[in-house]
Amino acid sequence: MKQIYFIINPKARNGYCLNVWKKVESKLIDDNIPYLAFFSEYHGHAIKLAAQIAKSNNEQKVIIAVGGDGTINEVMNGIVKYNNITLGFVPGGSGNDFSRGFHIPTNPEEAIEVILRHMEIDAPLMDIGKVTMKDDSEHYFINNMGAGFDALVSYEVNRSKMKAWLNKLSLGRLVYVYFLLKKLFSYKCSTIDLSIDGSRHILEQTWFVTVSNQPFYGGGMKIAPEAVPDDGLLDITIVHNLSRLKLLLVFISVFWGKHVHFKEVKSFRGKMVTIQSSDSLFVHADGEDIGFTPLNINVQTKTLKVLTRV
Ligand SMILES: Nc1ncnc2c1ncn2[C@@H]1O[C@H](COP(=O)(O)OP(=O)(O)OP(=O)(O)O)[C@@H](O)[C@H]1O
Repeated sequence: MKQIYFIINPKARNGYCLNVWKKVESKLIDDNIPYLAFFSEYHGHAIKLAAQIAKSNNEQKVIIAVGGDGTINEVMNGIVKYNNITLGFVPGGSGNDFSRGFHIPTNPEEAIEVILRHMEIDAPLMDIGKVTMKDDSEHYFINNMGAGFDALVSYEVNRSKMKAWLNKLSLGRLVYVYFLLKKLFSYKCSTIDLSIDGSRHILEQTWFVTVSNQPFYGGGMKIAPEAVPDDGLLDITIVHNLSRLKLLLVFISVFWGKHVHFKEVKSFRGKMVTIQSSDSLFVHADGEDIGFTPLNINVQTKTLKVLTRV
């Protein structure tokens, strides 16, 4: 049996993740399953923990992230250079788009059961996206990345104190709506110069560009309804040339994936994307702030072993 490691974010969903971990832990104890558990102590710590586990020896291991999309993003960034790791996820965060996109149950006991059941069979290889910034630093994403208005909203949310108390009331997602409305009336749209597999698209008055590996985004919005995480392609969505009020209409329709029918929403597919913009835009990867445009994105086809039901 492969050695199982858990990396738990005790702060995910304002500490609720620890309750999730307790449920997982008691299942492991009941079933006599040996494991090692590590807790992330600060932002970025899970990257280091995951890399240390991966490089300690060449044996095949399973690392299971327990937290939200930020936690899985960190663990994935820690293991991406090693080929002896299979990645698993128990949802314990407020967003959990990874579990939606990779068909992992939201219930932690069910999630761990699926993971344990799939552990001894060869996990399927999934695509991931690699973002290369202007200073050549690299960041990987498994769900999506975005530049523009959505990344600004995510930047504000990540720094807000309001998120903690809304999470306590299980209303964590409202904080996104709050900052969306707050920034909506002051945001200045930009001209985007986008290159997708060598084809150039100049898009004026752009609100945001997202590049997706799987359909879900921002805690359940179906931003890229057709995205498939192992097809070797990234799905690109651009929202541009529309009024602030119509943006709200598009925002509501995203929950059902119906935004793609608006003429102001453009969809593309590709393997290599370059984003340049008239203004420097905020950028996120899986909801984590990573810097500003310009940047390049490449799909890394079937790169990561993931315990999933996809
Ligand atoms: N011990 C810690 N103290 C503070 N922050 C931490 C700690 N461990 C991890 N983090 C950070 O917590 C952030 C949020 O993690 P994660 O996304 O998993 O949880 P979340 O509550 O679901 O948040 P989100 O709503 O962004 O999905 C990440 O940026 C991560 O780096």
